[in-house]
Amino acid sequence: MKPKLPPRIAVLLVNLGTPDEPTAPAVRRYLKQFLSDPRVIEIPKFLWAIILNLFVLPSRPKRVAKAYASIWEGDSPIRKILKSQVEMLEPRLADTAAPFRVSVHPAMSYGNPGLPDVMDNLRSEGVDHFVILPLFPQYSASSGGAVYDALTKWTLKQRNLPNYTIVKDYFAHPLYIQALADSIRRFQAIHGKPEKLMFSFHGIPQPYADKGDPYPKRCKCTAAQVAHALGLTEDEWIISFQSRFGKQEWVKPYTDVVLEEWGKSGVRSVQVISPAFSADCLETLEELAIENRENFLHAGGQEYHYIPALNLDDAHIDLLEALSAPLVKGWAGTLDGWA
Ligand SMILES: C=CC1=C(C)c2cc3[nH]c(cc4nc(cc5[nH]c(cc1n2)c(C)c5CCC(=O)O)C(CCC(=O)O)=C4C)c(C)c3C=C
Ligand SMILES: [Fe+2]
Ligand SMILES: [Fe+2]
Repeated sequence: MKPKLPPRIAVLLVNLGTPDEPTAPAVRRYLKQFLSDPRVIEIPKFLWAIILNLFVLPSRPKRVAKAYASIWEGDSPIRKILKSQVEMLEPRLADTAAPFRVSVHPAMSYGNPGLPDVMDNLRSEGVDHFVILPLFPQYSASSGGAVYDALTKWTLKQRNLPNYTIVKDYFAHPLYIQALADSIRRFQAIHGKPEKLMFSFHGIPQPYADKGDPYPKRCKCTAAQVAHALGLTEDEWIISFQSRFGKQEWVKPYTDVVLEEWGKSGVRSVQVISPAFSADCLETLEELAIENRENFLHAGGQEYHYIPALNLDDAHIDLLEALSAPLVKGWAGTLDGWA
């Protein structure tokens, strides 16, 4: 009999998703999948299907495709960065569970590479142990919750289930706070200190928070810890929320409104960081770095800088390693090698 290969452990880095190309048909496909998820849109299914198909999908993709085209780098930045994060993390984990083989893979909740396809492929290659790390530092039902759902839906179709562990989030992990504080310090060593530092998080609708989504509290905790690490006083920083979609009220204060008020009231210089994004994407490269910059300068502001996401910073990969390595080792401890 041929000796068996040692068991494989796969780590999946999961981000939100993105279209395949910056064209209206590709954006329509992506938005249809994303915005049909009841975790993302909590309007009754039938009513939302009408709004989505009659009002959102006929017009929004064309406009959003243009925005994607303005930031596209041969691929969508969020997918490009995710793949590089995977490449940087894999060698760090390769030897953590010898003789078991450890590999790292990209996956996304919507679009490609989709989480169920990634799980299918790895299962067919013999992977029996998964560590799932959603790259949403602050859990929300609409982001991390959707990853739990995708996994659950996938498991419903399997007879021989694998082992898996999922990391809920890491909004106050010391290495995350330190990585953010260090990236701000590095940025300010080049560009100087602004009058105001803005922590602009992707928002969620206010009713989601009212029903118990812990996301806004987690964002406040992250921002307060980073501000404390930097020794900022209360009037030197603010937390705000961006990326509003639809007509309902979202969590406040709104990033664009604050920037406009600041511009009008004589605030001269602003730096904006967006800690909810583990990779730069449409919401940072276009909405923050271009749109909101114009809003602030137009309202009277003088200097506006966007501080990049943690992306491929070594300190970020250290954090991803610290989050995943103990879980990889944990699985290795439960295996009996070649059996
Ligand atoms: C009700 C709608 C939305 C909720 C709730 C929501 C939560 C949420 N989203 C992210 C992260 C990302 N969102 C991105 C884009 C994006 N988000 C929404 C809507 C909601 N998001 C839309 C419609 C879009 C697409 C662009 C548009 O049409 O305006 C992205 C960028 C993806 C990319 O391709 O670059 C990210 C990342 C989080 C973390 C979150 C909950 C906290
Ligand atoms: Fe979003
Ligand atoms: Fe946006």
